[in-house]
Amino acid sequence: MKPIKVIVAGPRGKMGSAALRMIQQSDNLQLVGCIDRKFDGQIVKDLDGLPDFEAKIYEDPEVCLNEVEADVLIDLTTPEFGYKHTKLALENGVRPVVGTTGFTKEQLNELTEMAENKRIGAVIAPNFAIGAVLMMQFSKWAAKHFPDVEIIERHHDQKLDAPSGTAVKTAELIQEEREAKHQGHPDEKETMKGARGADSEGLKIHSVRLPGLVAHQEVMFGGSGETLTIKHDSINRDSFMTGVKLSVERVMEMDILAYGLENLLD
Ligand SMILES: NC(=O)c1ccc[n+]([C@@H]2O[C@H](COP(=O)([O-])OP(=O)(O)OC[C@H]3O[C@@H](n4cnc5c(N)ncnc54)[C@H](O)[C@@H]3O)[C@@H](O)[C@H]2O)c1
Ligand SMILES: O=C(O)C1=N[C@H](C(=O)O)CCC1
Repeated sequence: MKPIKVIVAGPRGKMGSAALRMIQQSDNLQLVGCIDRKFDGQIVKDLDGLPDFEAKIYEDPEVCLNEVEADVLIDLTTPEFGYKHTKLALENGVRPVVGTTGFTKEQLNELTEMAENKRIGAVIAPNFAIGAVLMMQFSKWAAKHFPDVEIIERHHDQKLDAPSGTAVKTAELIQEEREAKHQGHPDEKETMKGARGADSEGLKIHSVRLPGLVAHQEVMFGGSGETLTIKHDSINRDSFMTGVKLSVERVMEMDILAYGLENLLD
């Protein structure tokens, strides 16, 4: 079997470097290039702390996609550049596997349409951890029985987007089961702005950012005389790599964009 040829955008980041280690440990994946905002023309193995790969680094994603023959682009960068890279990959016939969060609904719709028109596989997963996908699915199920729900997501303090992609996706899944519903007292007033969190069709989302955290979420449901809390913790970035690898393998057989890893799981 020929290995799947992969470009990684964001190779020096927390997730990108974990993805490089995952590729190094996989016998069916081959790193063929990297996109970084620095170190144009350098070789991955010559950069401090990165694994022993001969692949070249490109600052210009267009040059990378023109020069390098690749099957898949893994993007783990920032919302602004992640969107640009995903679009460019689709335009160049390279399947994007995107972990970068913070895309708008309009951007997601546009990318979904592009993949469909070009009949090319793509995966955009707000959370690649299997446990997080189960937490979201269990929450969707619970919302059928408990329409009163709030989300508390906690992440490290270097995160750019709030609420997290996982919290946004969880709210969307819950909204497939429940009608929009104002929660709390009808006359409730915030005496300090933001005290009740962000509002998604009445569902409140609270974002905590602190050093020491990785990625955590609690979905709290309240009913008559009882509460139910569904909780997931990623305690390190290896938690995401099973999902990244699975997506790279599965995207090779797909011809549409999947938003969420649950679409790839049995
Ligand atoms: N889907 C998931 O399971 C999951 C898990 C963790 C993080 N994330 C998301 O992945 C993204 C990266 O997270 P992180 O913790 O690794 O962040 P990070 O800040 O550690 O890494 C981001 C990297 O992107 C690079 N970068 C920035 N602009 C770039 C550009 N124009 N071209 C190429 N590279 C560029 C930076 O140099 C940096 O190395 C974030 O959007 C985060 O929310 C998703
Ligand atoms: O570290 C991050 O940033 C993470 N972002 C994702 C999100 O926004 O949901 C998933 C978990 C880690």
